[in-house]
Amino acid sequence: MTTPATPGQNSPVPVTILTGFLGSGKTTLLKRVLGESHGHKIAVIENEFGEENIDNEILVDTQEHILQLSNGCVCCSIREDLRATLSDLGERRRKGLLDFSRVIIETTGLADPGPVAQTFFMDDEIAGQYVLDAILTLVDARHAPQQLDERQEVRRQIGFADQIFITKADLVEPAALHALGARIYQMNPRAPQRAVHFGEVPLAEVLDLHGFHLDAKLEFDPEFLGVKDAPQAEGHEDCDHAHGQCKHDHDHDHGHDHDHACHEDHVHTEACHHGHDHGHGHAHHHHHHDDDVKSFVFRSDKPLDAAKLEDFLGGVVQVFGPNLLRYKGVLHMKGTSRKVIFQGVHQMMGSDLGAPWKAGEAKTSRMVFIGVDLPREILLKGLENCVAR
Ligand SMILES: Nc1nc2c(ncn2[C@@H]2O[C@H](COP(=O)(O)OP(=O)(O)OP(=O)(O)O)[C@@H](O)[C@H]2O)c(=O)[nH]1
Repeated sequence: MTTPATPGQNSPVPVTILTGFLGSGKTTLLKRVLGESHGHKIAVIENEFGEENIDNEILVDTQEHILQLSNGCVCCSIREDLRATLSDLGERRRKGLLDFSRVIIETTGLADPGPVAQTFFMDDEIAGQYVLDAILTLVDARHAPQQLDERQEVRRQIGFADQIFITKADLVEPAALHALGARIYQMNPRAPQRAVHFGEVPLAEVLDLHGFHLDAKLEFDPEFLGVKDAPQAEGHEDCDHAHGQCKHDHDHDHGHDHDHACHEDHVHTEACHHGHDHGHGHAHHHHHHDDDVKSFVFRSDKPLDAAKLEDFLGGVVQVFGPNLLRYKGVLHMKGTSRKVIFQGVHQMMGSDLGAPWKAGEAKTSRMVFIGVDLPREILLKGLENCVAR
C-alpha cells in the first residue's frame, strides 16, 4: 500500500458525497471501503432517514469517526445541520482533538444531493475548510429500471453524479445491465460508470476523483459531444414536472446571487477521471425511455463575451436553478489567452482560469448542462447571443 497523500492542516479537506436510492448498496460500499487498510483518516457523516440508525451499527467496528445528522429530510434541515457538523468537525481538527483528512457523507436514499453539494459553495467558512471532491451515485441494477420510471430522486441522483456505481449487477442479465447503462448514459453522459459487486471497488475510484474541481482537466467523451445532434437530447413532451413543482427540489435560496466562492487554489490537472468510459461505450441505440433528466451541449468556435455570458447565466440560474442539476464547461472568452473553466450546481456557479490555450489548439467553448425540463432551445439561443461582437 502506498501512503496516501494527506492534505495539510490548512489545506481544504476533500469531501465525497455518496448517494443512491434506498437499498442501492451505499452502506455496503462504505463498509467495504472503510474496512480496507487504506491509511486515510476519514470522517463519515451519516444522514439517515427514519428512526433506526442501523448503519451506525453496521459501521461501528471501523476506526473512523462517524457522525450522525439529525433525522429528517435531507433537503430542508440538512444545510444547517450539515454546516454545523462540518464547522464543528473543522474546529476539533484545528484544536488537534480529531484527526481526519477526508470526509465522506452518506446521504439518505431519498435525498436530492443538490443541497448537500451546495453547502460547499455557499458558506465561506465551509468553503475555506472543505472542498467537494465528487458526488458518487449508486444505482441498483435490479431495481433501477422501475425506480427510474417512478422516482424523481433517482433520476436526479443520476443527474448530479460525477461517478456512477452500478450495484447488484449479479442479479440481472447482461442485456438488462447494458440497457440500464445506456439509459443512465443518456441522462448523464459525463459520469463514468462502473459495476460494483458488494461494494468491491478500489479506493482510488472513490476518493480524489476531482469531479468538482474547477481547474481539473475537463474531457468530454467525443461520443458525448455527438449527443448534441442526436434526437434523444431534444423534446420534453413527456416530462411531467412543471417548474417549481418538484417535490424534492427544496431549493430555498432563490434570490441569492450566484456566488463565486469556489476555491482558486486547486492544483489538480491530470488526474481527472472524467470522460473515460469504463466499458460502457454505448452506441445510442437504447431510446426506449424518455427520462426527464436530460443533458445537452453548447459549442462555439467564436470567443464569448464575459459580461454578456455572466448576465445570461446569472438569469438562467435564477430562473432554472432548481432544475439545473449540474453544468460544467471550458470556455474561450474574448480578452484572455487562458481557458475559462466554469461549473455549478443549481444556483451556485463558479468560474476559474485554466491553462492557456495551446498553440494550434482549436479554441472551442464547450458547456454541458444536465437538468430537468430545461428549455434547451432557449438556452442554446441565449448562449449564441453571448458571442463577442
Ligand atoms: N446481490 C447483491 N446485493 C447487494 C450488492 N450490494 C449490496 N447488496 C445488498 O443490498 C442490500 C442493501 O444494501 P445497503 O448497503 O444496506 O444499501 P443502502 O443504500 O445503504 O440502503 P439504505 O440505507 O436503505 O439507503 C443489502 O442486503 C446488501 O447486502 C450487490 O452487488 N449484489
